[in-house]
Amino acid sequence: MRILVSDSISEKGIEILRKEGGYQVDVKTKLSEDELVDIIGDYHALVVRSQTKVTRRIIESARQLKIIGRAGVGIDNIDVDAATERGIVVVNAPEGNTVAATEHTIAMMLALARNIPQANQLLKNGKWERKKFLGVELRGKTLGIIGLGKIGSGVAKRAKAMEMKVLAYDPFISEDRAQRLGVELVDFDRIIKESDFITVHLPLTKETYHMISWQQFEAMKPGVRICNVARGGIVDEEALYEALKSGKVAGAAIDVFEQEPLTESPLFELDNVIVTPHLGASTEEAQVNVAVEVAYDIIAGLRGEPVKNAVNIPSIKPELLKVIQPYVDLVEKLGKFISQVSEGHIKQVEIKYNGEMAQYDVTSLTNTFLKGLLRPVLKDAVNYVNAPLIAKNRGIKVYESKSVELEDYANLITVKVTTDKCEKSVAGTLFGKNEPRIVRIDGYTVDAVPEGHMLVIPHIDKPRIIGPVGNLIGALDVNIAGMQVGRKVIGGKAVMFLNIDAPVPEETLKEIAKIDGILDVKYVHL
Ligand SMILES: NC(=O)c1ccc[n+]([C@@H]2O[C@H](COP(=O)([O-])OP(=O)(O)OC[C@H]3O[C@@H](n4cnc5c(N)ncnc54)[C@H](O)[C@@H]3O)[C@@H](O)[C@H]2O)c1
Ligand SMILES: O=C(O)[C@H](O)COP(=O)(O)O
Repeated sequence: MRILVSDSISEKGIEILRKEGGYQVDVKTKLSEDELVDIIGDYHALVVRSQTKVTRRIIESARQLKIIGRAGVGIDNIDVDAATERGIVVVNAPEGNTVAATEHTIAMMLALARNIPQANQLLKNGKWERKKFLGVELRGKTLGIIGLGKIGSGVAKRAKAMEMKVLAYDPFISEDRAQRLGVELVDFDRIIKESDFITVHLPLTKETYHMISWQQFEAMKPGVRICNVARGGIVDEEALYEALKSGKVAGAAIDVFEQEPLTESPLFELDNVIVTPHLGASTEEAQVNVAVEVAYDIIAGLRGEPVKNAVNIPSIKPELLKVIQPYVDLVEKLGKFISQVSEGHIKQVEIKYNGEMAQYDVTSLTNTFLKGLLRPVLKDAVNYVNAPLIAKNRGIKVYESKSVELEDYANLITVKVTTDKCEKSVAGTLFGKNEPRIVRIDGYTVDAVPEGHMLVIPHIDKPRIIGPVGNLIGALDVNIAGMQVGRKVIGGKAVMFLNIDAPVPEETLKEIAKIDGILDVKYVHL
């Protein structure tokens, strides 16, 4: 397996990929999109920071790519939708650089308040200038934080220590959490109107693009100072420039830009602007943290093991993994099984978890079930990353439900498929040493091993059914390894489940279907 690292990351991460993963790692930075398109087909994993733009074109040229690792937080440089469609896992390192970005924000705020970069530059140019650089104190000032996530919270804590009044706007954060941070949770307008300093700590999305623009600058307090250590594009650079020029905004500290790298900008010409070239995460510690974190997820992803920080599939914490891991094989088999016994176009699937496992997040199991369901038709084009998306695109409604109530077993997973022609349900559980068993087919109780070649034969419960079926299979010289019959009432409908040692040709299936009392015959291969 080959890994391409296309932005510079800490050697520690590369060492882990080479030594612990045993992979060939090529570090090739500053590649153009065309260059990446040319070489990406040779790689199984790609590691980037924010500089490489992982476009749809690159992703569509990546024949063997299984995982993209972002050694950092922001994934706005990766076309995650394109990756998901192709079944490529995207992972990031969401916490490794939080402190670095938090401290950089505080450093920028202090530097802005006290004109440190400007004074430094002048003195080094031989000018002892004191009058020009009259700063302001942070103590007693109102700081407005937009986005109270990991970095926003870190900034809040430090700002409180500097005796600032902290307001925050984040519709996804609870009042309780804000209170614990000593922060007043307010609406966006209040932040804009009342703050002396405004700092943004949000992802760049359609909603946050130009969230601070002409109208917001207009509504701000005169003399406000702005910090952006999150993402270029959240603050409208053109509107900011005008607000700075007009004096409405007293200063701005900017680490990130709409276009990067950027070496020329009208903003750079203003004395009241201080800038850094996207250095928020650039500490020794943060770079080691993110590279190591992403390296381990890349190894896990390439080995087909659950990853910790997936962006486009549910991440599985180790404690959850212990609970659900044994069921992964079972749900995939249930998916493949029910897909092969159902006829027609699938409209709806239901998956129900009964028992202890209902307490846990089982999304990854549901995705694995969907992968199993779609696999017989779509083969390798479907995996557990793109299965939910493919199901959605095909108009399949997916319902997941959980109940801690026991249904005969400590844990039971029941799947039901509704097509335009039929409705099928199958339930499975684990026996002994985590051995998958199908225990119900369309409501009939069985104890069937979902493995290899199988025949599922609904029939009328009456004599001279099992014998003729056995004869036809025997005539093929195919061994019957196991047989189960499930029935509800004597003489009513029943289902026969056979484990056989080899496939059964279509003609024999037709012969079996002709036996008096046989209602249907399905050959299933897992
Ligand atoms: N400059 C750098 O080098 C650097 C370093 C690290 C992170 N970052 C960037 O900082 C940003 C924040 O990172 P984080 O780790 O704190 O992320 P986070 O996910 O922990 O926090 C983001 C917060 O934004 C909130 N949010 C999302 N949309 C919102 C909206 N429309 N309005 C208000 N709040 C909204 C979320 O609820 C969340 O609490 C990201 O864009 C990340 O890429 C930059
Ligand atoms: O989102 C992030 O993690 C930061 O913006 C850091 O980006 P970088 O890895 O390119 O420094």
